[in-house]
Amino acid sequence: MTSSASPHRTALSVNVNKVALLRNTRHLGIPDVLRAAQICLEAGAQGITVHPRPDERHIRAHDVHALAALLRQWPGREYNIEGNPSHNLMEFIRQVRPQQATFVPDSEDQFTSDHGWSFPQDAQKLAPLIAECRALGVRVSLFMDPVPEQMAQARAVGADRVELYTEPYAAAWGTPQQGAELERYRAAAQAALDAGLAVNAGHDLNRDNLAAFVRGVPGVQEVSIGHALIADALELGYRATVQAYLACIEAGQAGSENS
Ligand SMILES: CC(=O)[C@@H](O)[C@H](O)COP(=O)(O)O
Ligand SMILES: NCC(=O)COP(=O)(O)O
Repeated sequence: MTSSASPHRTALSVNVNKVALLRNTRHLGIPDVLRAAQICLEAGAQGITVHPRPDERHIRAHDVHALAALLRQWPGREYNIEGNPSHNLMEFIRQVRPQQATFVPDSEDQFTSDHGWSFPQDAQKLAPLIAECRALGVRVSLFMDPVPEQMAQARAVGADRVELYTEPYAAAWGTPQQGAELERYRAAAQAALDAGLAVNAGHDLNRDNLAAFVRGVPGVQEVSIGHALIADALELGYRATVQAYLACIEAGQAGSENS
């Protein structure tokens, strides 16, 4: 059976890793991660994402807690903490209980995330960790490559959502492969919806490729965007940048509603 996406708005969760990366090159506390998150929320972002890597190259433990305190002042906005639950993620989840934990299969020194979980290989280790998060009231999203056959297995292991890893889509943007790549994500998202999962997406989404993604991929509940958005903010400022990304989502959503 093919289920169709229910009407929804795609939420924008701003990943502030790269604000912390710049801050960490001095001992002055600037740029301020909390201030960045606060302005992004004021500008309309529906959530904040962090990926506190074990080497603390950008987000540090104190950031995770300070952002949790900030998000508590913004009811209805979402805190999404990403990471490998076999490394440092679960301690943060137990202490902070964010709205969402995104499990990512990165190594401790991963340059950046570049692949999703694989089933059935990863099922046994993930199942109890997903169950623990859900018992804590934390939704779990699994970072996944856009492979339709994997989606039912992600659901079977207990996940609420999948986050489709969008770097291949972003890399194909503007090339002859663009349409075929978008079709891979469309099929994976539809398989996820059919399996009873909600769909998130992220990695290298930007102001050029975002609207077409939201338009072409059914049921995207949330996009988490960091690298390109913070780079844009260096030129435009956080507020104008968040508003520009929200406009891209709006444009994509309008296109999908009309099609
Ligand atoms: C999980 C994911 O998609 C990544 O994009 C990640 O959050 C980015 O990490 P870095 O900012 O360390 O590259
Ligand atoms: N989950 C993806 C994310 O948070 C941000 O990825 P990127 O925009 O920094 O590539």
